[in-house]
Amino acid sequence: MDLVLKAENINKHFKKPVLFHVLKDINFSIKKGEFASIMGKSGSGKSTLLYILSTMDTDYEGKLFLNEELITGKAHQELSRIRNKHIGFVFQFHYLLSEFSVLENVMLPAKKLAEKSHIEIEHDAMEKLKMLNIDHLALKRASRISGGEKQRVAIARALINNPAILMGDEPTGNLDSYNAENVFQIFKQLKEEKGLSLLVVTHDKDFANRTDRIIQMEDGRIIT
Ligand SMILES: Nc1ncnc2c1ncn2[C@@H]1O[C@H](COP(=O)(O)OP(=O)(O)OP(=O)(O)O)[C@@H](O)[C@H]1O
Repeated sequence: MDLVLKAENINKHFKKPVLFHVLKDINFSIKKGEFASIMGKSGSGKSTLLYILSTMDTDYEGKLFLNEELITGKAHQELSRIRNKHIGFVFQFHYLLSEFSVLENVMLPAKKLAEKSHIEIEHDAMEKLKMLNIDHLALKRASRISGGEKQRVAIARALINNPAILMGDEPTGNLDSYNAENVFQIFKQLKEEKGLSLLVVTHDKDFANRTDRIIQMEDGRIIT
């Protein structure tokens, strides 16, 4: 079976202000080409889980596998490289560098990876912008484009290194319904046309109902 992501007995405790068992025996996996959403009440542990799955948080018990390789326990530098190469992440807020152009923003993660020449990276970035219908914005400053356009640039940036999985923490949370639908359609297209795996935390029922699977969280556990 082609598993892109697998979580095995993940537990997490916050130690302050008081000891708090925030994630309890989390077990699940995401297959290649699967588009899954995580839903649950505020405080149920969705973001905490996503930050562990995306390797940004390493303070947990249990095992995490990416492309069937054990990720847990890897050194910081290697983890950072694995994350940059294999995991794309889209946040509620776009976190673009406002003084940089759209094109430069999209190129940044590939420059950090340093596997390709400047020309190749520029070409790849233009391809991603074309795919998202925002290539005409390439030379604009990131601060001078609309909110919906910024989120599409953030998606292009998340895709620049051709990750195995794209994760999102409320990626449509800041958008109006038109732009939220646009982001959903982009995700669906990435799954259908590129076989990309997607895992998205969302409060939007309409969004979640149209994904392949809803992972429902309650009080730090997965209940479905
Ligand atoms: N750094 C921290 N220290 C202590 N407790 C924390 C910390 N971060 C989060 N929590 C607590 O852990 C629980 C889970 O938080 P988390 O942000 O994962 O929930 P969530 O389901 O994503 O909520 P929301 O939908 O509101 O974003 C909450 O009770 C929260 O208060």
